[in-house]
Amino acid sequence: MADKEDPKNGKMGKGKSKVVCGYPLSIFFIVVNEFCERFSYYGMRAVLVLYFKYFLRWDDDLATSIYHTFVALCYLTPILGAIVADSWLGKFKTIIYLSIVYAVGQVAMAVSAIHDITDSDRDGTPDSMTFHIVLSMVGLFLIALGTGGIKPCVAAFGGDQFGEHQDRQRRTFFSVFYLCINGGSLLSTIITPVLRAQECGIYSKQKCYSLAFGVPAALMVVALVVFIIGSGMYYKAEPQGNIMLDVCKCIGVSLAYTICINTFYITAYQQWLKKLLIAQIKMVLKVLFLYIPLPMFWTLFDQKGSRWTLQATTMDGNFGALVIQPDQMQTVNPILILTLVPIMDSLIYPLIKKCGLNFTPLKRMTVGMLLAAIAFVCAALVQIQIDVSTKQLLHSSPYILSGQGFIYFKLTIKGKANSDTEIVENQAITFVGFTDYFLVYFRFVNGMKTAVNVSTAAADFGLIEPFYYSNYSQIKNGKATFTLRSGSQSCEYSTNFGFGSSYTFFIHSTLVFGSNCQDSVTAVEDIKPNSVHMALQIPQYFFITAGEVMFSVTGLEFSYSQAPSNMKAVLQAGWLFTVAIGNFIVLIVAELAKIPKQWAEYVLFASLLVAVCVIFSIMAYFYTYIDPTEIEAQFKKKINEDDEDDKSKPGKAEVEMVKRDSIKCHDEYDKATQTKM
Ligand SMILES: CC(C)C[C@H](NC(=O)[C@@H](N)Cc1ccccc1)C(=O)O
Repeated sequence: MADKEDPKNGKMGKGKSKVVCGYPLSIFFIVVNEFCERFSYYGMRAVLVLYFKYFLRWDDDLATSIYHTFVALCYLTPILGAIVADSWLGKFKTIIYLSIVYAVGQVAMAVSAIHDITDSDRDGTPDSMTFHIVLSMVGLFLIALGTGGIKPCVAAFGGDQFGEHQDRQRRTFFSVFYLCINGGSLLSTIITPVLRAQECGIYSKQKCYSLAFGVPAALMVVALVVFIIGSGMYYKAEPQGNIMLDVCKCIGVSLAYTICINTFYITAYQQWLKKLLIAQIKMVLKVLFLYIPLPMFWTLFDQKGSRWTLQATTMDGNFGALVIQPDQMQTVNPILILTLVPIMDSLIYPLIKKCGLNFTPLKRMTVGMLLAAIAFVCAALVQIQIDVSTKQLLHSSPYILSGQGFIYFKLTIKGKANSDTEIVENQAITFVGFTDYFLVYFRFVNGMKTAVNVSTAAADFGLIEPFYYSNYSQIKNGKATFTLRSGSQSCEYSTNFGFGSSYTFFIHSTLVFGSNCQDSVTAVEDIKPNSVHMALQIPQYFFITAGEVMFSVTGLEFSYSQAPSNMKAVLQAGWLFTVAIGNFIVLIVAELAKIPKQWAEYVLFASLLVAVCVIFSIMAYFYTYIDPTEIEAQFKKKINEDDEDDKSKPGKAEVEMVKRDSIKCHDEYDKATQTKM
């Protein structure tokens, strides 16, 4: 496809877009669209599990399964979007239509989270949960269809805006595109949890999930509007037909041959297919073959959201002025992306080039895999640190308490208190999965002959009978002041709760109300506070993100540049399919390999990726980079020459006629096969 750039002033790019600093202006609308769309997607995803758990009242297992199924679906639907774009609607129309589907899905999610809709008795809880569940599932399905469907099209459509000789600009575009993904996701993962924490409602005030879903819905509408505004400037490649469908057509025509077409036309059609189609199929298959080992990278990469977040729940998130939630650690990834992509593009890669090294895309991807493996080794080292500190805790843990002369007490400790814990009958604290990192557990044992009431400024924990103990209660970590009261007399006891800690407070029989009761209460650590700091996770985040920059940003561009013109979106979908497979591997390995030691599981994943990386580097060594546009042009030229040389073969016009006839023939073939059925 010829570039429409004006050779004199260079003001026009491909399509009708103006050129600014060597870049078509049209890509501005595409990157803004991507920013808003990723804000919408990641913003909604950030609060989804909590919506399942606290609004729809699902248990952890159901919430987690539906969440992962949704994410996997989002990376499977790109295939659908790509086929529609490449073979039928074209990328532009596919993006518009599927964005509408996407926005409708987001709105459905926002509406499904309005509790007042079905709260006829106005008690603050929805009366018909079925309505909310059905609407949210429909919403999620539409979102998966929309976000996945447009994903391969937007990236490929952006790439289409560049001319044949704008390789450098196109590479920069893919980097900027990636920056926008991460800028949008970073902002939304910070903002939507804040929106969710607000209280809203008409009849009763509840956590505002409708706002947390409503803002991403609005951003999706903005994404669509921005994309439409740029409409007049885009270069819109016509859908050229999808190779897969063409191959099927080819078989169909061969079968229909006996019914409706003469030998001359079939021979010409086969000539056309043999040369152009088979060359294109070869290009695609070569790249797809190379993709086989890639899911392993995503298997490690996507554990940031699961294993690494769980690891963070056993760590200390106190950063002085800032207290970080375990799931907030994930924002380190987009923050590092925003820093590392410009550094790599403007410093590291040019420096490597200056040293005379040819750092090809496949070499970059190999290094990216190795960096991800290093990240998992770091995660294993951090895990060993955590395990050592937990071991110390188990040895020093007060399983049997005496000493006060009046009570014997036994505790069974099974997990960290900063996790979503279950207090079972034998007073064990059992780990279930984290919900609120800021909450810690405590209870009081009353050694006095009178009943004692325990309260704080915010809550009353009730009356504890003489020589009895209270149930565990939750309180925010940090400093807490308890008021102990007996009749009209009271005193205050202050203490500090570290992250993940749990305490039993023994009220001495010698306590005198009205005086300082600080010395008359003994605090015993049931569970020690987390002692390994969350900052220790930063190296693993650094390596996985550096790996992502080398692997994912490069892979995105590689998938575009190595695809034949009629398979750009399909190869993008193939690339995203590796993400879906990677996610399935996480689910399978988590189920099958029940490795008791978490650090050993991290080492296993790192070793697997190194092994896969060796295989990939061998495959990459034998891969020859191609320029599909040049091959296609040369090939078409050759066909024309052959046709002119050999008068027995059909000319250009005849080939066109063959194509038309083959379509007619398809209809005949369809009719024939339908009547048979
Ligand atoms: C997995 C996708 C192919 C790539 C891309 N994702 C990212 O760029 C992530 N770094 C974004 C992110 C943001 C917040 C928390 C974790 C990850 C995408 O979404 O297109």
